[in-house]
Amino acid sequence: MQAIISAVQMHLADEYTITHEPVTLFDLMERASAAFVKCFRKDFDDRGLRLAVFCGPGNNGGDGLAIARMLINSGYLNTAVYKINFSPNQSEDNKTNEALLKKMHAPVRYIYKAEDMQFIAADVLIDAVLGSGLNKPLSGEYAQLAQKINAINIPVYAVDIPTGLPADGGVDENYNGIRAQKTITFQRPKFNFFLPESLAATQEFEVVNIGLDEDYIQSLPAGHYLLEEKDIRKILPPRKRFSHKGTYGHALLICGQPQTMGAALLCASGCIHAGAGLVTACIPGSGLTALNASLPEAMYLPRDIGQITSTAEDYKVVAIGCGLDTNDESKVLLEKALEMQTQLVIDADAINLLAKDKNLLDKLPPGTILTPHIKEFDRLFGNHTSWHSRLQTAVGEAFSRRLTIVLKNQYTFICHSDKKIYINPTGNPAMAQGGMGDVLTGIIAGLLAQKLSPLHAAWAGCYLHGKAGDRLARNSYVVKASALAEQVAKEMK
Ligand SMILES: NC(=O)C1=CN([C@@H]2O[C@H](COP(=O)(O)OP(=O)(O)OC[C@H]3O[C@@H](n4cnc5c(N)ncnc54)[C@H](OP(=O)(O)O)[C@@H]3O)[C@@H](O)[C@H]2O)[C@@H](O)CC1
Ligand SMILES: [K+]
Repeated sequence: MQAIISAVQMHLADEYTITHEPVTLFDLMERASAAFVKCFRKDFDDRGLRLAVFCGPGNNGGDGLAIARMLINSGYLNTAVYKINFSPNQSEDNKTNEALLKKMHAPVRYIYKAEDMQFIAADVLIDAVLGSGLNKPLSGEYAQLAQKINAINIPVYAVDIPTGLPADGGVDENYNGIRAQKTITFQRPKFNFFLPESLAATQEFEVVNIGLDEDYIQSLPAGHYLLEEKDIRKILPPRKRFSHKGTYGHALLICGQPQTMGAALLCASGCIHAGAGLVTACIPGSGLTALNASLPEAMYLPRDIGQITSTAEDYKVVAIGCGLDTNDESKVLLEKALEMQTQLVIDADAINLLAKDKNLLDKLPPGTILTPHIKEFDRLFGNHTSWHSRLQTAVGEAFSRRLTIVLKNQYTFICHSDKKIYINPTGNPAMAQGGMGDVLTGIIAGLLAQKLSPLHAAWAGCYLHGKAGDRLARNSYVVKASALAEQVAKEMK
């Protein structure tokens, strides 16, 4: 898994690389710029395009100057360079790159005041004004410049980070920086890119490797990690010879109401396809025919509290909440689940019940997994005005209550009692449809039944769920939750 390091740590990584490799900052800037150009050319291969490269005073601007040189050298002859000279500061490598451009007789126009900026006749703009060196919010000339650039209304490609977006620590709700269509970022995605608010700053991002010392980066203490396929492969339980259904655990799913039986069936399907040895659905009797018809592998347990508790020791895991409602009967079911002394996954209406009665929240056994979406999370832990503050709450609650909180989003954040946030990279907007969360709960329960730890079950559950969705979205505008559940078993192979 990749450590998502802060801007300060990224700076340490470039210093470390320079000290331990025969490479200078200028060389690193060359590598970064060449990597940017290679990526840019994949999207824009028409050499006749008119490009405007805006370069600031620091090393981000230095990259911009080198990028302009490389673009001109590779045939983009309509490249205009705008050098932002709002202050006399200029980094050493910025100076070197400016001199190299001038040596080629490339025209460089200077902007001393935002109001000096004339009409820009360009098809694409490259933003190399400010990068990871941003040390305060944009104001004055820089804020005005950003506004003027945004008003041009042509695609903007940002170098490393859009000007005005901090790399970490949250995104201001009144973001006033440059709005990029795409950001080509160096070595690591920046943590703020994973927050929904960053959409104001960049529609998408792509990471390019610039050869910083990976061992050093991975050794840095990071609070955020990005999951990778190899992490998941390592933890999936092998299907061993001589194993049988008892080997892979028994999951009990307390889900559904007569009018929301689909949620229970989807949860059961996720659980079966994630490999649980046995799955019992505790649903209203009116759902039995549908259960037998759609998932003959699943067993049925009536909604009889006596029967549920008498069989408690049979279950490796209990998942509760999908389509459950928050009525009194559901509350009793949740209370019973909390008393069962087994591994729990709490979703949907079971989370809403915890929000209504905080005494129940205090009774969650350590190791419980909660799988809220944003609204359920805020109902439970209070309203938040930003994702940054929501995540801070999630990390604090996960730590103090010894929980794993799977906060669902385009990039799902898995906040664990180790105080770390694990980011799931898989998944896509074609999956934005009812029932997806129910399937995820079932998958996680299925993995817990197979003895994965809560953290590993959350990692693998989220990753496989998103990966199955990504695969299906290749050929489909929208991905159905029931199809996704079936695909999960294939992704695990
Ligand atoms: N990681 C790597 O290995 C590599 C990184 N590389 C590149 O380096 C970039 C980082 O470069 P960097 O550190 O020079 O900072 P950068 O973003 O150019 O800004 C510094 C200037 O901005 C100014 N300034 C800041 N905030 C401001 C504000 N709000 N309003 C106004 N001014 C403000 C600040 O002025 P000061 O406040 O210090 O007076 C200073 O002049 C990085 O994003 C990547 O592109 C690659 O070249 C090579 C490998
Ligand atoms: K930039």
